[in-house]
Amino acid sequence: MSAINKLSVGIRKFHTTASRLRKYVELTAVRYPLLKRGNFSFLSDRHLGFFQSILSAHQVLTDELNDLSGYNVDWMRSVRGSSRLVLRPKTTEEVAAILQYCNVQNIAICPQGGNTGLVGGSVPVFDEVVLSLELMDEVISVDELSGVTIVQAGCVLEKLETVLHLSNLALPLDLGAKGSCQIGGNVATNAGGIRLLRYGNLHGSVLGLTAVLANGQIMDCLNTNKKDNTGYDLKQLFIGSEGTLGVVTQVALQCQPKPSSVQVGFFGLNSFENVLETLRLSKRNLGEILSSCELIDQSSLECVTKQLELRSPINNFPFYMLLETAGSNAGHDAEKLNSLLEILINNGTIVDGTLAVDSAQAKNLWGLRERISEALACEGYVYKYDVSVPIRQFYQLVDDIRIRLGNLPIRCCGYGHLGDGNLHLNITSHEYNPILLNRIEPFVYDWVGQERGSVSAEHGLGLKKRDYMEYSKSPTAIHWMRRVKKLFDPNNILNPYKIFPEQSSTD
Ligand SMILES: O=C(O)CC[C@@H](O)C(=O)O
Ligand SMILES: [Zn+2]
Repeated sequence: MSAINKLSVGIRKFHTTASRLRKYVELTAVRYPLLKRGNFSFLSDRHLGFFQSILSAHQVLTDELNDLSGYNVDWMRSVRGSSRLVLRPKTTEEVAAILQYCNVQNIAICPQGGNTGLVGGSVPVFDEVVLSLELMDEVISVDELSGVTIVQAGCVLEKLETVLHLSNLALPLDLGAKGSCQIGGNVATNAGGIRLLRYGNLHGSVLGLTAVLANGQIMDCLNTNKKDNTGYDLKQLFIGSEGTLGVVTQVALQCQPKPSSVQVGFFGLNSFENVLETLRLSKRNLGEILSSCELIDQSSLECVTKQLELRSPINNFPFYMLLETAGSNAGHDAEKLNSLLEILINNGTIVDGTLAVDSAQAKNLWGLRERISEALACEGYVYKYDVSVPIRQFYQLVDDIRIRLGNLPIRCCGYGHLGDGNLHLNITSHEYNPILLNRIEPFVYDWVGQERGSVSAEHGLGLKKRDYMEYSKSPTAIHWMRRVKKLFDPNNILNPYKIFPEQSSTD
């Protein structure tokens, strides 16, 4: 093993690099010319007067230049709406009063958390009123004994993590955007992240939630029991609904004991067969202390080191893997990892690598993985695919698309949550190029559909992926999803233009 190089740059929060991102932003309605504004009311002085009567001045933002721009543009700076009003309620009751009014007055709403989404789900498309949860950021209760934590939806994930650590608890999810994303947005998008392999997804970790329905009714599903089989589990509908069925205002989470021993290793491998073998043996030998198993290909590592000036301790491998263990007995965990590495190194599966000796090094190694997305956004236009595929075929799609794109001057990166079968395929070109797009799509979606994968593993459908739902859902499933939407939001005021493809006359 080579010794770890001293990595100089720490992890920055997602939003701090926004100024380095390309300046390409135009109104969503211009980018998507076929989109039609729904038949919603326009904002009038009367409407504004109502909102000002129920909220205080700092909760109602209308200054386009100084206040609204950040709420109108997504993190990727590729989707921009033209909302003229941002409402920032502080309580579930205020959310209820807003929705009740909007439903009666036919005003469209775009619920927004930390606005770190990657599919244009959290920004308005036209002039929807933005309902920001950012002032609802309180941690309501933490119970170390049961691990149950109740939190308001606008609480930033990193803040929640810090509070939990004081009680020796840990969140069941973690993601690169944790410095900005909010737990309500995580729940609304069923965010996956880097520890899903260990703790499963939010459908399992969310014990309960409060949601405000489109008509202003407050639906109290704030269950805190681990077991509750009293009929339909309605909260599940809101997890991953992307703000289209209701606005989540409070969440009860099952948290986990904070692991006292964490090990992070970064390894270089010469073939994808060796990557699969490393995953197989890691699962078998590490068992439940395996908390992350991430893949980074050469192109991704080149991008993150170049664009963000990070240093990698090892270079020039076609594949890199980041393995993490999280347990409660440092000696035992180290023994397990070392004996695994001995096998993998002795039989040539892993060629080189490094183990972090402290948390600063672990953080730097994680930066090489977690900041790829940020680095890609510095390169130009990003064609972004977040797919679930059978693990054996994880890298096949990247190979196939490279062959299909031939010698074009592009970067094609494959990385992601290998342990979960979640590939992030990203292709960048200097400028947006529709001819290139036609070479990539629908090829990627057809490929994933044929493998019975998912065209959105963890980022959701939002606006950008809504036309591809049919590659992963049957017509019958889509029909019933539309029925559910109609039932909860008959006037379609909640995040219109998201998730569902535009309805055709035959639907
Ligand atoms: O930008 C992407 O493609 C992935 C973002 C995120 O899900 C990650 O795993 O880093
Ligand atoms: Zn991811």
